[in-house]
Amino acid sequence: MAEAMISGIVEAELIPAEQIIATNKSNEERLQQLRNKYGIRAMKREELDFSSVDFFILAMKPKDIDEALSSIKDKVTKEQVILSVLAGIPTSYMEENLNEDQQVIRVMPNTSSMLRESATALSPGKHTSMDKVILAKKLLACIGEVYVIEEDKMDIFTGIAGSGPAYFYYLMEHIEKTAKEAGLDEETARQIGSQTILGAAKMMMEQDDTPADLRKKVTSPNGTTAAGLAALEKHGGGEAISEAIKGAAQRSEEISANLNKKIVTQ
Ligand SMILES: NC(=O)C1=CN([C@@H]2O[C@H](COP(=O)(O)OP(=O)(O)OC[C@H]3O[C@@H](n4cnc5c(N)ncnc54)[C@H](O)[C@@H]3O)[C@@H](O)[C@H]2O)C=CC1
Ligand SMILES: O=C(O)[C@@H]1CCC=N1
Repeated sequence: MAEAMISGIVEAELIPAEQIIATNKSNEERLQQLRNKYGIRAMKREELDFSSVDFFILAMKPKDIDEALSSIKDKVTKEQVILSVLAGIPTSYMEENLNEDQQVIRVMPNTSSMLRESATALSPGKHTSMDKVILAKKLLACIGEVYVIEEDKMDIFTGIAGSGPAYFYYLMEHIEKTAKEAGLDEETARQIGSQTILGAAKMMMEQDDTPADLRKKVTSPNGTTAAGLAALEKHGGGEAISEAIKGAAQRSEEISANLNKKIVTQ
């Protein structure tokens, strides 16, 4: 996820690449790759001059949050902002485990950040100034659209947008499989499927019609779409989509609930 964000931020040219610094736990080879590919600076955590940083973006797995927070706690000041993209980690947890009054922002991007097409949510913590929220929003706008949401909506947002790209990739895998069975080659099927998804997404974004209106316009009485939709419904298509979103949102809630019990496993 961190690389997708780096890619989008560098591409946007809002800040010079050399002002972006990446660190990881110990993988020097990975840091070298990031340096070469994006022209950013990348260094071991021990080499980082904390005082030179305005925004820290935490992008480790949720299970590594405690170690990460304790390793930065005594090095960050109140003026600096800690952004976290970790699923299920509430701002209150970061505040409790950092210094009093620390400015924190919970963020949920998705991997389309790579192409500056993320749908990203942010929720500020209780000590975060409006100036910093505006700055964070500007930074995140480099990777796509940004939505400031109430933190209690972050789990459902994660279910829709953070995890969402995977549902479309899964859909595409099935489109390809079915097309292949009917004799189309995979590459052609991928292009046709992707263009169809892109066209439908643009219609929803650029037309005033609701998705239901748009669906009805495709569906001729007793035609092919009606047959396709009937099969989708018969096989639980609509319910499957709802359950996927709810499943991801519940997992996000579960990560939060397990934090205080210290049993985060992801
Ligand atoms: N993959 C995705 O589509 C999305 C992921 N996220 C969140 O992003 C986070 C990372 O996910 P991935 O990129 O998929 O995982 P990943 O395992 O590929 O990357 C995690 C990185 O964090 C590094 N790391 C661990 N502890 C560290 C520390 N204390 N200091 C510096 N670096 C440290 C690891 O070396 C590793 O490079 C997760 O918390 C996830 O919830 C959020 C939105 C979307
Ligand atoms: O699967 C995950 O937990 C992360 C968070 C959202 C997308 N990927």
